[in-house]
This record gives sequence, C-alpha cells and structure tokens, in this order.
Amino acid sequence: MYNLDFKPDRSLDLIGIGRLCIDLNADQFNRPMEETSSFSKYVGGSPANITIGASRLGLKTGFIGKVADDQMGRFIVQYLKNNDIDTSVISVDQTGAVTGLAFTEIKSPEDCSILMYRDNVADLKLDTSNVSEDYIKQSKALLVSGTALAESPSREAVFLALDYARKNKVVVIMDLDYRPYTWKSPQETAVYYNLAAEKCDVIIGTREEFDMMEQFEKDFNEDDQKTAQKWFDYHAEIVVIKHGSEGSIAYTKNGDSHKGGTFKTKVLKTFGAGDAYASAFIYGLLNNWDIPKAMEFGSASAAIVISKHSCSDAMPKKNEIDEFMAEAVAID
Ligand SMILES: Nc1ncnc2c1ncn2[C@@H]1O[C@H](COP(=O)(O)OP(=O)(O)OP(=O)(O)O)[C@@H](O)[C@H]1O
Ligand SMILES: O=C(O)C[C@@H](O)[C@H](O)C(=O)CO
Repeated sequence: MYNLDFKPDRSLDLIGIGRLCIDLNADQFNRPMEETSSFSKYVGGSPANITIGASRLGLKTGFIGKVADDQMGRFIVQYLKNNDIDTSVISVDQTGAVTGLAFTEIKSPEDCSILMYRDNVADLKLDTSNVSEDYIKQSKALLVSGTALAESPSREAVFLALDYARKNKVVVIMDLDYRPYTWKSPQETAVYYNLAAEKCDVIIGTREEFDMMEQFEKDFNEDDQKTAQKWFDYHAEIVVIKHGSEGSIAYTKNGDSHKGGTFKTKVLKTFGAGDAYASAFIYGLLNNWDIPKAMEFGSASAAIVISKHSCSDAMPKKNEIDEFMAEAVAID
C-alpha cells in the first residue's frame, strides 16, 4: 500500500495548474497534415485534459491558469465550467498574449505528431500574483505538469504553488508532460524538472521523460527501479513509469512494485493516452484504491480515449470505464 494523506476536510479534491490551450485535431486522418483540410477544435493541454477527466469521474476540481483575452480563451473557460471545474481563479492575460494551438496530425494509429503554435502564449504568462495560498489549501491534491516550468513567470508561479501545497499538506502530483518545443535546452529542462519533482508525492511520466531528467546521472541506464528510488529519497510515495502500449509500472516507497497491463482497443490516435491514464489513476488514489486497481482504471480510460478523436472531450465517465472493462480484453 501507499501512504498519501488526502485531508478529508477540503472542499476540492484536485486543483490543476498550468496549460490551458486548444487542440485542433485533423478531421481527415490516416494521412499527413499536408493533405488535411479541416480540423476540429477542442480544449487541450495536459493539465487541462487531466482535470477534465478527473471532473468527469466525479472529483471536485478547480484550475489555476491564465487564458488569452480572446474568443479562444473564453471558449476554454466556458468548456471548463460546463465540465464542473471551478474557474474562479483562472485569470485573463492583459498583455496581448495568445492561446496556444496544437495541430494534431494522425498519419496512422501508430504515427501521430503535434505541430505547436506556442509563441507568446497566455498560459506561460501565469505569474505568482495569480497563485493564491487560500485557494490551494482548499484542496486535497494539486496537479502540476512540467510544461508550465518552461518559462518565467509561469515557472515561478508553479514553484510558489508547490510551496503552498507542501506547507498546507496538499498532496502534490506531477505529470512530467515533457514537450521539447516549449524549452530552450535539454539541460535547462532537466534542472527545473528535477527541482519540481523533488517536491512531489506522486510522479507520473514515460520512460523517455525520466531519461530526460536523468541526463546528468549516466549510471541510471533506463532502470525503472533506480529511477523510482531516487524520488523516494525526497518526498515521493508513488512513482509511475509509463511504457506506451507495453503498459506501465508503479513503485511505492515501501518497496512494492506493480506492473500495469493494457486493454485491447481500436486505436485512432495515440495522444491523450497519458492524460486519460493520469486522470483515472488519480481518481483511484483519491478513492483510496490499491495501486493495481487504480492502474487498471487508468489503462482502461487511456484505451477509451485513444479510440476517439479528441482528448478532453473523450474523457470518460466512471460508468463508461466500468462498462468498457467488463467487455474489453485485458493484455498483461
Ligand atoms: N496502443 C495502446 N493500446 C492500449 N493502451 C495503450 C496504448 N498506448 C498507451 N496505452 C495506455 O496508456 C498509458 C499511457 O500511455 P503512454 O505511455 O503512451 O503515455 P504518454 O506518452 O504520456 O501519452 P501521450 O501520447 O498522451 O503523451 C499506457 O500505460 C497504457 O495503459
Ligand atoms: O498542448 C499539448 O501539448 C497538446 C495537448 O493539448 C494534447 O491534448 C495532447 O497531446 C494530450 O496529451
């Protein structure tokens, strides 16, 4: 088992912080983007997707972020409201920043990529004045994602939120969410990722994301056990390392490890798997489930989302995941 102390007297279960943007997913798939003529618009950004997923599962959620003062920004806030996410502390940029856009290319179920338009984006303008200790301390858990560390002032805003969370015994969950195009250099990335991960109780990332963080520690050799152990020496209680279609492995501070399988699914596109997995896994933790049950729920949510066109809009409700698991073929 694990020892995460979710304080029962909090009015929110989970607050997400960071990126709120737009996904424009190719309507014509199984072809390169050069041959795509139309795209569907969805709310996007990893922490937004995870918070939407968590809210759909029934968690009480809120979000700390900054949106552009334009139609896209208003669309994002309205979508979050429609999904029962508290938007009361989402601020609106006044500097003329724009909404980040992610054009997604679906060449085949195995070959997807994202073309980013992220110059002067509003989400990275989040600053320390937008982060309220009174708000954070209302929550059982805080979800941070690595991309918000890419630039100041968002970087400082996230570190302040991490400090407020630790001070007020809010469980801190980090989804590594490494998007290289947002960063200036791999070295800078690793330094800030490591500084943030030191403060987290739960760390979720892919093997490649942990490799990026371990670039100064050559003896790690992509060894999942070694990776996890490093974080147990700081605050981590659970470290989850994802391996795409090969599943995932979770380590707990008490020395246990759990291998998570996948579910057979008809993959339309690969992106969104990680966000769906995280939202359902976090739901399991907040409901005090054991790790294998939370991982299975996460894998099922991921299998559902990758069979659909969007990430945020495809996030399933609990009954959808339960029904899927009752019928789907599990792969160990
Ligand atoms: N092809 C697949 N079939 C079934 N399940 C999958 C597949 N790919 C991923 N998953 C599930 O989703 C989980 C997370 O996937 P992955 O490791 O690709 O995360 P990620 O790289 O963060 O995702 P994203 O592409 O959204 O950034 C896996 O542990 C697995 O349970
Ligand atoms: O902002 C991005 O990096 C893209 C996301 O919005 C997209 O929804 C995704 O890749 C999910 O993992």
